[in-house]
Amino acid sequence: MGDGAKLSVGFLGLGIMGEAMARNLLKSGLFASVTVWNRTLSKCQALVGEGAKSAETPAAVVGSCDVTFAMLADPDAALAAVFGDNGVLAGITPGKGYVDMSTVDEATSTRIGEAVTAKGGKFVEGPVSGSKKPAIDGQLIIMGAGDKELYDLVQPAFDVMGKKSFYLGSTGAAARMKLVVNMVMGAMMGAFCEGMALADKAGLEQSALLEILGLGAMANPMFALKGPAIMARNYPPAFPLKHQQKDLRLALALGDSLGQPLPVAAAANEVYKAARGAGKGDEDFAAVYEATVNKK
Ligand SMILES: NC(=O)C1=CN([C@@H]2O[C@H](COP(=O)(O)OP(=O)(O)OC[C@H]3O[C@@H](n4cnc5c(N)ncnc54)[C@H](OP(=O)(O)O)[C@@H]3O)[C@@H](O)[C@H]2O)C=CC1
Ligand SMILES: O=CCCC(=O)O
Repeated sequence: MGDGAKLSVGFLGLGIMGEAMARNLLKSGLFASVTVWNRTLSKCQALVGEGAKSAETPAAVVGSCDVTFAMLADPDAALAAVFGDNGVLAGITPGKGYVDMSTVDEATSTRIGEAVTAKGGKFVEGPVSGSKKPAIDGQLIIMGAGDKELYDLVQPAFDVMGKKSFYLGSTGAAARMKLVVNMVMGAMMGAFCEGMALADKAGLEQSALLEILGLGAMANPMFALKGPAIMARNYPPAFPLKHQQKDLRLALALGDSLGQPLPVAAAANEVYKAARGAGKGDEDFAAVYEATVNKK
């Protein structure tokens, strides 16, 4: 690995993000091969049709690749892919790289990193900012931490998947940074939805609120992107609400462990929990609006 020959790369997890990211690796032509795996194996078919290989287990992917990337739902999924039967660990041999780009907490990432390195492998965590469209466009923002040699080795892959990557230090730093970023995002979206609900109740046009917000210091792409979906009350998933609530839960646990008060995020988390409880978990996180609307 790293001797100038093209790397063979693997990808575990072909959800909203993973499929687009793996497709960009494949389309780049930079890699000797791209081998994919997904728990629901049928989801590999589209990429296989475009030239990827597929394998039946994470171990088989890792066994046949120099470096394997993963983009999995949550800590349970990330741990299952590594420690489960025929998981990543069963395929790791000295020198192989594993790059987990899922949004998880530091404890999960550390446990995975220690297990991979105990078998002679190298580990990087690489959670991302940016949603479905930036994933398709190769415009993600990648937060990396862990083995610096592996981070440098996979820079071309990060350049294909993202517009900028940051090396933040030892394993755990990127997991923590990603949770802070998504805590801010979740709270912002909660406040925005309350504003949209209040505007409506107060007899104001939500489109006018959007325009006014967009012209001032609070202008941001998220309000501009999600505002129309909220007005239409239609939330096709780009970032599923269940993942945003997971990220708030993990950020609050980080705050707890450090004694950092997070009252705004805690309140936002309750609204996402209510939306999740109302069956909105698989819709886009903008569906948190539905939990802010007073139905009376
Ligand atoms: N969507 C977004 O905008 C963004 C998401 N993220 C993060 O990226 C990760 C993936 O997100 P996204 O693609 O949206 O999620 P999806 O829900 O679309 O995909 C989740 C993936 O995880 C797999 N999975 C779930 N549970 C398990 C398990 N127990 N064992 C093995 N595989 C499992 C799913 O497999 P199967 O198909 O079989 O269900 C699927 O491949 C999450 O951590 C999310 O927080 C980060 C930035 C943006
Ligand atoms: O974790 C998801 C982040 C979504 C985004 O950055 O738009």
